[in-house]
Amino acid sequence: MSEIVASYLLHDNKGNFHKKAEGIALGLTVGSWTDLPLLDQQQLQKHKGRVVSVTELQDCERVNGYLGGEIKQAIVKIAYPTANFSRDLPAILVTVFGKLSLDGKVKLLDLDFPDELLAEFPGPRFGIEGIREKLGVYDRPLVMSIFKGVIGRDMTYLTTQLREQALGGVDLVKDDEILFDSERTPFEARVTEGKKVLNEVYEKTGHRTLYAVNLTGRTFELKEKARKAAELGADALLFNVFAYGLDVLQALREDDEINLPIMAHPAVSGALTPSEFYGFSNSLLLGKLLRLAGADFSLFPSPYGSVALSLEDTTGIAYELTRPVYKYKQSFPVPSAGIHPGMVPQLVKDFGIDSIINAGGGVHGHPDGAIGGGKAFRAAIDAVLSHQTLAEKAEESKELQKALQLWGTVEVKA
Ligand SMILES: CCCC(=O)/C(O)=C/OP(=O)(O)O
Ligand SMILES: [Mg+2]
Repeated sequence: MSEIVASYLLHDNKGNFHKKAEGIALGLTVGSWTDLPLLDQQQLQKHKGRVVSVTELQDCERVNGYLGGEIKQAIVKIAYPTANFSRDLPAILVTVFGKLSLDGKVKLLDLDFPDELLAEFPGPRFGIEGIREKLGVYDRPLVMSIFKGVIGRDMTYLTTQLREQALGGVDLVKDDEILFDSERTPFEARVTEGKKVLNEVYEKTGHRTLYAVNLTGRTFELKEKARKAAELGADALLFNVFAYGLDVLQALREDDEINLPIMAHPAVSGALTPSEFYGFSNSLLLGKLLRLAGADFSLFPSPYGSVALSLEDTTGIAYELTRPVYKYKQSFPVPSAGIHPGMVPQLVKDFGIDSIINAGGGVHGHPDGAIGGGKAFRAAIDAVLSHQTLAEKAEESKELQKALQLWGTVEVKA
């Protein structure tokens, strides 16, 4: 009997975790057990949830202080028969964390899928390898920049900003997640005009930049819009997954008429992950589940910028995006938010070559504008790869020098 195993962080002021775990295993499956007639028990055995393990944690004064009293914590693993649910993420999430998510201090830390269930999910269509092939760049972290201040502007403003970002040498440009379809910068125009600009830059410089256009609008219009974008020659789609749902991401990924890289933005996920006592772990939500549903890129707050996540959380996300799982391609980890060139050595140390360094303000805020900002990031990456310090490299790159003067250098922690 195949099972999906959920790992939870549970809390209880008396530490009755075995009883609590059994209650969850039954409550989220067959409901009750001991008072069932033997025949019912035999019939329902294949649907009964099972407590796999209960590991009580050391008392933690910080947690007790925070919660205002003596509280016990335990990591509890519970197995749910895959016979209980249809092979889709909504059914799985409701099974393992539907009603339970409403039941006080419970955090869903991980889900361990059996291979026969993983086979039902697509994983990334392009993955790290496919994105690198589209760019012809294999030996360094990629750099992505973000449109800024485009809301309310027109296509001339947008295409000018796109050109400058590409001339700065960034590998990708993404719409800001808050740029929605509008008369001034319509979705289809952003695709066609953007393509024109990036082809011009390629002809002029030989540098290829991909543009991830934000796919927005009502859920049941998304597929048609995405197919149209593909028809118009879009490079990639940015998608606010958690405003829609993981299953919508999967539907876009599985549509062969779309056939575009999908960049998952973490917007709204902050309503689901930050608490250490409730919600989802970041590694599960922004790592494992986004990859399984088909994201080629997963953006997440880095440990160093604005809205920062912990190093443990971010390396956990990157691990789930890239570790060998089933037949899935790897998804690109994209540390983001408040990033500037002085952070590049630390980011490369944390996330390695197969990552994308993503910046909006850290590009556009450069004294020489987006062109200078992009060049500063590329110089910083070159420095890391050639084992130079940023200060040494700044002697060769005035753009990097200006960036370091403005934002400083994040000293690499051992
Ligand atoms: C976590 C996503 C980051 C993002 O969407 C964004 O716009 C970042 O902008 P900056 O913080 O780099 O200016
Ligand atoms: Mg943004």
